[in-house]
Amino acid sequence: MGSGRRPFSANPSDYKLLEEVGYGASATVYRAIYLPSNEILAVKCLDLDRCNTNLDDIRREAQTMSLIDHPNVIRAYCSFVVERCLWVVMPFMAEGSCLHLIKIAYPDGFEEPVIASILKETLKALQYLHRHGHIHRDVKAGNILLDSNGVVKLGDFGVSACMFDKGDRQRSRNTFVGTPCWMAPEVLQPGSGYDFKADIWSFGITALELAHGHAPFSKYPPMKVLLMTIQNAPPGLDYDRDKKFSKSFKEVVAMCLVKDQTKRPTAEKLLKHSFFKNAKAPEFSVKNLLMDLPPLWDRVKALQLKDAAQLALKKMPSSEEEALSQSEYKRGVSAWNFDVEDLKAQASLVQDDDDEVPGLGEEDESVPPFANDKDASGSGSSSEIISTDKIVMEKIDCKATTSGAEVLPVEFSSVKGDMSEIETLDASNKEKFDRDEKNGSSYEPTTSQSNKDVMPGYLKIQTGKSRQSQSGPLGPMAMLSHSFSEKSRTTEKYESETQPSSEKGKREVRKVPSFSGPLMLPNRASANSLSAPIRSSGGFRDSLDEKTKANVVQIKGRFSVTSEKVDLVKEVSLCTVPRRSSQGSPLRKSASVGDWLLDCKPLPINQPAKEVTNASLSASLLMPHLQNLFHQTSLQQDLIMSLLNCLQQAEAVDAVQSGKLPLAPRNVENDANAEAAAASERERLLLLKIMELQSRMICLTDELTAEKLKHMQLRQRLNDACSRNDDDDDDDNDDDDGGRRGENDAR
Ligand SMILES: Nc1ncnc2c1ncn2[C@@H]1O[C@H](COP(=O)(O)OP(=O)(O)OP(=O)(O)O)[C@@H](O)[C@H]1O
Repeated sequence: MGSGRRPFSANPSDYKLLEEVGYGASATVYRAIYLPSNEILAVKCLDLDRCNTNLDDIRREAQTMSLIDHPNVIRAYCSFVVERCLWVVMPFMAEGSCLHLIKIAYPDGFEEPVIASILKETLKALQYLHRHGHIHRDVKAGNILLDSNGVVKLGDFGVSACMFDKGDRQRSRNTFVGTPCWMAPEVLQPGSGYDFKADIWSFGITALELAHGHAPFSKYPPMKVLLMTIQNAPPGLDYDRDKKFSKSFKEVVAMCLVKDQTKRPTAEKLLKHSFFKNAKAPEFSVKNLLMDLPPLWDRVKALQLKDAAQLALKKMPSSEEEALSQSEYKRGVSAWNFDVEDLKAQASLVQDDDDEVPGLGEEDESVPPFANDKDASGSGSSSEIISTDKIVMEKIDCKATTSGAEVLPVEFSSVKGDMSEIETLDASNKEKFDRDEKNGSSYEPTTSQSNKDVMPGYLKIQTGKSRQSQSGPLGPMAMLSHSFSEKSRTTEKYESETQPSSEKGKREVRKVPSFSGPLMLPNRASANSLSAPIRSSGGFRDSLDEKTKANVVQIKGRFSVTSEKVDLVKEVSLCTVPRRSSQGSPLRKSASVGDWLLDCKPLPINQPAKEVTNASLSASLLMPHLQNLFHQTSLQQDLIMSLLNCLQQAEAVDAVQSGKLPLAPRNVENDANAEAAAASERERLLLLKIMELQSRMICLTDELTAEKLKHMQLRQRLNDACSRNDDDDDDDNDDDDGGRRGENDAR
């Protein structure tokens, strides 16, 4: 690659986008030609509409990314805004990500020498980033990129990292949807705070991903993964199939996957381990992997087709499964404030899904899934499998103690809004960055270090003055705005030259954010497919309408971040619970509302006053019924709450009786199986009952809303009619007055 710090233009027409070589949750990556020098590059097109509103963060991180100067970290040559997208120009990594490679040719993972080489390079990247006070936060095989010479670089740093956990979490309360496979327990735990050691955990998980071809727990639904990460013993290389791996590799993994973050080694320390000391240079080991493979874009296309085929084959869920999934989803929305105790209690309500989770983990996982970890926090006992593919976490107070502490002076209300100017980078800071790196030891990562501390005064943000889609060059970076039509022209031109129209259509379809959800795919090798966000097996996301999609302000790798305003419960009720007319709704009948609802047909505009009076009578009759409906709904809510409480208590008792408390020895588990099965069956029935009640409640709420609307319409019409009546009376009086006046005149 070696383009050094040569400036690249910020003019999109200088770039010709070629094939699509990757896509993530928020971005599509293209191979591209930089026309002025005919150089091959990668252009990552980040959809700003799907990012959170804080453009400052994106820009600052894009700048940081441009300052990166390490052979194992992808740096941005420049970035600029093209209509609704941020284009990030980077070196092209011709072999794509390790995940690509695994999926296309090594479904069971790589050989140990290859793993050692890849991990060593990744570790060097982490050492560099941590030294400069950055947490990558998304270390995984999908973000380890390879070029045809075997060079390994850690990608997806910066622009994407900033979208997660920046700013004031309390203020910008977001909802995350995603899979936590790579996430450290402390990241998943409420309020515990995390630092760069979270990357070391993810690094350990990535080691297992490279060794097995998939991350631990990747076949489980995200909610389950979250629980397992928190409750179970950490995964490792402990099974028969792992016999082929050396003791030192196992040791490295075990060192990284320690739940207590303070006991995890730094990247620097890990690099001194014999496993890495003896690792071969990637030019030798990794290069062998790449022989006889088709070009990256053909691989990506093949993977897309495979994903699409698997999606098409995925069986539609039964209505029961769908209801359960919806219930899980709603419960997640309403109650997942990262309250782990609550989480455990809730998870215990959900039955195992044998179809989804075949057997215990030896074949797939590195720890017995139901073995509780001794140092797991909390005392919940549930290891039941949660039958939904989604995880929704209202992450309110997750503190990133290193880089997430900075609160921007001003937050942008919308990416759609104006953009602030950013001053040119302070060259002295850049020098500092470089100097630190050369000195090597000048920076020791500490948990209290913030980005602000590390890179003071990089940029000055002027929020008062704004400029639509336009900002000046940024030192090595340049962020300019261009009409998206230019980008379209460039892309389309190429497409029309090279691709049949059906291809373009396919691309359009695939760009729907939730197209290929890893856990939706039946094939484990497809899990985490191209880092796309998760979709529900219950088709939840499928059924979200355009409005919902518009509400998804950010889908980022493991997370979809939706704005707080999204009323997910409502979305569920509107989109996924089959809507029935108030007349024909069996749910309505069973909800004991009776048949009191009036058949309020819309009234014609010029309704005679008499009919309007009848309608107004109906409206006045409606009020008590509405109150009744309210009452019914709240009663049912109470009922559901008490049922949930009962279940939680029963679960706690069961846990104690069956010895599934976290500190209980692992072998007690088998003895308790029969008892647990009975309890599980009882819970399943109760859960179904709750499900039914919740569905009824949703219907009732819908009906109530509809009735309220009708009531308002009736009142409006009544008012109109009344005012019309008054006008008529006035006219009559005027006529009478005129007549009388005429008579008087005649007299
Ligand atoms: N410089 C590059 N050269 C070649 N391929 C790349 C490059 N950068 C990214 N890719 C490919 O594109 C995919 C998506 O890129 P990236 O991970 O940056 O997007 P994202 O939206 O941030 O994804 P994620 O969902 O993982 O966060 C990568 O997994 C990789 O396969």
